[in-house]
Amino acid sequence: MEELTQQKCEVCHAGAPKVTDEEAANYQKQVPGWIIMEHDGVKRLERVFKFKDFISALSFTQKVGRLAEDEGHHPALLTEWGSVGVAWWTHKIHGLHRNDFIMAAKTDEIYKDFAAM
Ligand SMILES: C[C@H](O)[C@H](O)[C@H]1CNC2=NC(N)=NC(=O)C2=N1
Repeated sequence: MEELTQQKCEVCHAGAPKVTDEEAANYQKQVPGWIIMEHDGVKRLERVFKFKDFISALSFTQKVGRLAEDEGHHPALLTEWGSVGVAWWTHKIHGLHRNDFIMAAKTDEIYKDFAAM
């Protein structure tokens, strides 16, 4: 399977297919730090990233926000002192699309610059 970090999000439309359980399990091998949670029947990829302070958390938030704008695919973000909660799902299909796994993998890439801090 191609590396998720090397892929670009496709423009999502209402009829786009959700990932199957098998596809999700396969993609999750590339983003092991993420869990699939269901909220009001909508599956989401979620992960909490830890930071040494608020400024670092804010900087990470900005970078993820820029990524989202570049890809046209946006997360839910909860920025707090020392942590940022990130959730990816595709609003248009009320569930998980390959785009969400691509974005989770690219979010992990951004975190690599902070994890060493
Ligand atoms: C018009 C705009 O591109 C669309 O509404 C995009 C924006 N960002 C998005 N982000 C996410 N996570 N899901 C979407 O369905 C979505 N749609």
